[in-house]
Amino acid sequence: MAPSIGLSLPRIRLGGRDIIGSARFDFAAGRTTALLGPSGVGKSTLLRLLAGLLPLPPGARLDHSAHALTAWMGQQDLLLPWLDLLGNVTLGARLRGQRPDLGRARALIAEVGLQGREAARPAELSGGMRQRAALARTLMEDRPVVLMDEPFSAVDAPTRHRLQTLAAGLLRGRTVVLVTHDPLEALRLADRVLVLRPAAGGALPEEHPVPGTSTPRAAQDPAVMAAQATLLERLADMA
Ligand SMILES: Nc1ncnc2c1ncn2[C@@H]1O[C@H](COP(=O)(O)OP(=O)(O)OP(=O)(O)O)[C@@H](O)[C@H]1O
Repeated sequence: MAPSIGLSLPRIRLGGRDIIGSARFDFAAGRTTALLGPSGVGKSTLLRLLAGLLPLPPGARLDHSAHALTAWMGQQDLLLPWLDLLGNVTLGARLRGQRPDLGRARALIAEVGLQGREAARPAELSGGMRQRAALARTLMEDRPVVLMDEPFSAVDAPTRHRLQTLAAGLLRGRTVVLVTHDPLEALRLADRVLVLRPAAGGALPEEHPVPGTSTPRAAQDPAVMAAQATLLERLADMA
């Protein structure tokens, strides 16, 4: 069962600037939340705090002690250059001293469209292929909490669309926080859209409605297109 996550933050200051304001963030169990906001507003900082990759400042409280339940997918693919694709996708199990499930690894590699490239090293793959490999590795971990920082930013538009559809299916039932610059990506995948809005004293969360409950939503759905236009306008106002 996927856990919920709650984070109470005091004002976060970095480099002498107020980045995130004093706020409470709740991420419901088994739901996908997209986190948007202008560049530099503090989205990755918030995600790193949730992941335990940044130490919590005094006065902060994270109601989610289970970092062992968390899979992380960042902007960089973090593939190990000396391992082939299959070795990279099964790295987590190997590091834990477990026998990797090669059947599942091969199936995930096929699902992300990299069948036949199992023996390729990262240097032999394109940026988009490496990002797909990183998605397969993240899903291989089969964790109930998945934190993703612009996971599809490096791939071309058709591949991104396909990976979003794939990810929506494979991430269903997990507690997912997805940082993205792309309002359409947020609206296709997320049960909830949260915008970090710049403010004096640090950015604050702003809820945005999503059309309907079932994901992935169709990009051509008029309700999705209208919500995308609204979100784009809101983000442009903040930039
Ligand atoms: N360790 C640090 N020391 C000082 N400043 C930092 C540190 N980490 C982040 N910052 C600053 O905090 C702000 C928020 O950074 P963050 O990466 O969280 O933004 P973001 O919303 O994810 O941006 P982007 O969309 O461009 O990736 C930026 O102004 C950044 O320069």
